Amino acid sequence: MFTLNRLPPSLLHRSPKARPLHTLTFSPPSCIRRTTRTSPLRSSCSSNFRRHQRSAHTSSGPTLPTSDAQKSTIYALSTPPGRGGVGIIRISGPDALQVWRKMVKPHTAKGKPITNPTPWKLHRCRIVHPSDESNTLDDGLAVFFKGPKSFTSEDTLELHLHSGRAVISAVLSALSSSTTSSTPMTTSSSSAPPPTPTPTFSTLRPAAPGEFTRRAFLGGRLDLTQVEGLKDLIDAETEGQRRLAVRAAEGEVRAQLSSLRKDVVHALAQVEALIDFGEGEEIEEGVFEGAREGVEKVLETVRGYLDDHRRGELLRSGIKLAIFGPPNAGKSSLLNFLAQREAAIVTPIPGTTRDILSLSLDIGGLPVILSDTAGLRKTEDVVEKIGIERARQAVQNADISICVLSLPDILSPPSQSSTDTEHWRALVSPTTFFLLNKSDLLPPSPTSSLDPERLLSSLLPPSASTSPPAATSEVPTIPAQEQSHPPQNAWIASLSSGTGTQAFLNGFATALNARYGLSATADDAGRATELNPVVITRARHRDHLKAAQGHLEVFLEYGPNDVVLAAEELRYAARAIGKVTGAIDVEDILDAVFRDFCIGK
Ligand SMILES: Nc1nc2c(ncn2[C@@H]2O[C@H](COP(=O)(O)OP(=O)(O)OP(=O)(O)O)[C@@H](O)[C@H]2O)c(=O)[nH]1
Ligand SMILES: [Mg+2]
Repeated sequence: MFTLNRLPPSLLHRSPKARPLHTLTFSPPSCIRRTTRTSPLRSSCSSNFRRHQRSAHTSSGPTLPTSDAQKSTIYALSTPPGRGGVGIIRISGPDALQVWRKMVKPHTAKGKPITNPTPWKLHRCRIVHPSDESNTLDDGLAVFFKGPKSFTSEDTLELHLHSGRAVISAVLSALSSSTTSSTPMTTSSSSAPPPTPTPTFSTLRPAAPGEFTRRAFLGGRLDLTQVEGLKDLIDAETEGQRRLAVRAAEGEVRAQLSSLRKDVVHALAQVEALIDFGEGEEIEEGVFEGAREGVEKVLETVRGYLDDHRRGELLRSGIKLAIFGPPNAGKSSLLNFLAQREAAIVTPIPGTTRDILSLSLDIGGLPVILSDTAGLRKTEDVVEKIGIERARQAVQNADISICVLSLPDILSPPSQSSTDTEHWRALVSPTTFFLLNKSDLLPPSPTSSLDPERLLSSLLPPSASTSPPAATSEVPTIPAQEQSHPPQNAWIASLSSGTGTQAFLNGFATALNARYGLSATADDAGRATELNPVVITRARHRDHLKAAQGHLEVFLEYGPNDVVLAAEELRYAARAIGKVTGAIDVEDILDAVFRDFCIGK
């Protein structure tokens, strides 16, 4: 029988920082029937299994060691500096209560000092200097959060002050001066050395960026996905970003990944039981098959998360949208319309735009990085040639594009058309939308009789049809439930007169949300259904989940005779998923995660 000790050294290697996977939480598989008879040999072989059993009752979430930093008390201004109604200074750590006792005094002079504040209750108070109670620094509010029921899981004090530069600065200086010494300086004629001053708050120091949140993570209040969600929530500029961040901060991603990891660990327990006991005598048959089935389900879920059209990442970083088309069609006019200002130069001269002009916009609640490009045509002008090459690259690198065409040009016979179609046609992809512009230049017949899709089908090759895009690994596809009503992706409008522009804007925002948004859609019965849940919002999530996918796939290649190797793949898979949430020791990535936080958060 194999035991883990017989693994090849390469498979036994683990990062020295990684917590051994034996401490993973799992429920013993129900298929295992323990007998009362246990031979001495079995007893030694089953140590792995017993370790799992023990840890099932003790391990819950990250149990990282207490660092020196956690023994100190940190303070910082948690609101933006400058003039404002309220500024909040946060103090977290063992000295928080001491700070309260020294600096928070009842509002009235007659009021009794509150040595033991009622936790989680706002107290109206004077904020005084810790070494001179008569020196009132501000008149405000204070609240004491008793650990572990606080954000950081430590005793935390919040001082709600008037947010004026002088007030904030006075309170911060008072805290800072009390960390070194509160003993007034005296002159002494004796030769004896002066007594070493005792600081009022011995553990107090200014907080580093993101340190309050780091303590919340170390205290088990948040996992890494919630920490990242919190940061994204603070940074959110559009509705889509806010909704994505709230989900992560609330722990939705944590729950999804924890459940996934639990399933992997359950399968691992089954396989390890086989290593310890072997199928047949003490363990029911079909255990390995049971583990396989569990892993297949997990793998399907992981693939679903990975096949998300990069929605989460694009929502965070911005969807790259390139405007392209022939010269003089109205591309820069479209950029100005979307930006609602004269950002780009517009003239009747074909070839006005030479370089890429980019700006960030909120379209339908989604963050979009919009780029105007040079008109595509054959040219001998050196500068224009460079601009056209840049335009091509911008379109190819974009997540989505809008091709602007002049409607009168499309309708005129090829011999009279000023548009050279081959240049822009080469850049049309399944993620291209069309705006047929200058409808005001058509004779006064109802433009509603014109079908933009039909007009385009005569211009575009069949492979670049405007019907819903085919699935490819790179190009986002529209989920099946949306394909029952193909979204519109071509509109007729006049950017000069404004006719049709609102319909274009509404339709385009809807199409954009269908591809990248988090909005609920209705199924055939009219019930609200969510699109695939967005779990991945960062490259690091994708990397770890891809690694997990790889290990799960390798596991499925093994049979019941390779249980040791199979178990090792499951361990790696569980570790990879755990790295996303921080459920294992990931000290090396913590710095990267918390580095971008502001001080006071
Ligand atoms: N009649 C009419 N003219 C328009 C419309 N939209 C834009 N124009 C005009 O068309 C000309 C070209 O517009 P631009 O927005 O500069 O076109 P472009 O595609 O950026 O052109 P290049 O930068 O040269 O590639 C300008 O004179 C615009 O005022 C429209 O809907 N109707
Ligand atoms: Mg232009």
